[in-house]
Amino acid sequence: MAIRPVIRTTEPQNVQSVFSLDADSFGNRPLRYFAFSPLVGDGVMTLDGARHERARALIRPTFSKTHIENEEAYDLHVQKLIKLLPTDGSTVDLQPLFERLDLDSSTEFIFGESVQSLDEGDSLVSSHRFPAAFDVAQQGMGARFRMLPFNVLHRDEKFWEACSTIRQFVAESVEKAVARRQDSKEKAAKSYVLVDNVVQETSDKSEIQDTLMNVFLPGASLFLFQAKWAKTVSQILFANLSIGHDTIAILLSNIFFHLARNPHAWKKLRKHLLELSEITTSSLKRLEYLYHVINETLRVTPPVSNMTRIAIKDTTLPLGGGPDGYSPVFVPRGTVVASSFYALHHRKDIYGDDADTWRPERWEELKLSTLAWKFMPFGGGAHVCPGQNLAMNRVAFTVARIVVAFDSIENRDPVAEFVPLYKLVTASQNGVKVALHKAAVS
Ligand code: HEM
Repeated sequence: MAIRPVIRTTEPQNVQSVFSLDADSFGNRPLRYFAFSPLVGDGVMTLDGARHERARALIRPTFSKTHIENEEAYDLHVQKLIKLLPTDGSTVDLQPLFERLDLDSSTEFIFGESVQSLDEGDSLVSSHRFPAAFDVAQQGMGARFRMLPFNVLHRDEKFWEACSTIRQFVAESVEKAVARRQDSKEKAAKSYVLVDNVVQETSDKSEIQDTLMNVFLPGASLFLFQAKWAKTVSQILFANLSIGHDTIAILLSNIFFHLARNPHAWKKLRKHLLELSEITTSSLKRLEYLYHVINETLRVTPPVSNMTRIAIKDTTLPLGGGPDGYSPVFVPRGTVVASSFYALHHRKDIYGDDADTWRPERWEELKLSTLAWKFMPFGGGAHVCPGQNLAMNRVAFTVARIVVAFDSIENRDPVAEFVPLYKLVTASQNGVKVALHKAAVS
């Protein structure tokens, strides 16, 4: 299919049409399949329509509430991270530490085996074969994506070797899960590990491998390219792919970025947290201010700041046509429609004149139920993020643990404003350089 120029829109009505009401006219597969299939095959990331529904059904049980609240296992990773935080007031960049936390916990959640990168002290280079190969595979997928529509010319032996190393790792994790399945079905069904649940749903090993990689890939695109803002069509398209484990790291980083610049918010949050008798996922649910902080960060600095679809048949968007832009606009087959969630979240007609300001208190007035298609951190429609609850629980839990452990936070970055780094997700280009001051009592 010929790929036509991009239509960009931040109209909630258009967003709803593309992602939900007219979703059958739009797809992901023509944009993604060639670039990603060597690694992920067929799964939620690369399928549309009925086949996508089947792929979603395979992962649904794992993301259900009971499976994702295994906070004891997650807490072990958080405690490792807290041990790595300096207590002498020296400067630390939290962003790479959150990336390691996310990598460790998501590999455990998806494959049943953590790569334990937080055990490696200050070294960012993991000796584990999985992250190293994944890095090479990501570079290759990035190249194949950017080469659209000439990507069939892509040749890179290292890319294929890396894909095979990763698929070998995934195949081994599937074999181990199949062996564990000899345990009773009931026991495995309680497991919060994705692979253990998927082996209950299908015995097709290649389908299981594809399923796992399709959950891992969305967030795993760590350091692919570092342009300030995506400028080309392929950069905009590629930004589509960063939606899984790195997203949690970016959200955590962005929260601490804002807290470091708003000490009153840290103080207020800490006061509420210290009133809790214990930190658990369910006790945190009652702490409204924590969720105001998280939602405001998702609004002002959404980790997934842009999303695209390609029209797979001729269709229309409800707004954007005619002399005043209020009539429908024709969208020929092959047109890419890009929606900037960042721009949508900064619309003054929706969020007020101070829409660019990080102010958690605004959520005392705002209601999520009235913001459908206006607040899109986790997307919407059939491809809405299945990891949304998992992400919110983990982020709330991690923030709570760190804020309780430290009395105060101090910004150590001379640049006050958020400089976006477009690395598939929108992260802070300058990291999150802070000093954390140890609490006398925690
Ligand atoms: C703060 C954290 C997260 C954010 C902001 C986020 C955001 C998103 C967004 C915007 C989409 C929609 C993509 C589209 O419409 O094509 C998405 C999809 C997806 N996310 Fe998340 N995500 C997060 C965490 C996670 C986690 C923790 C996982 C899994 C462990 C995950 C797995 C996925 C998968 C598999 C999809 C593809 C779903 C499909 O196409 O059917 N996400 N995410």
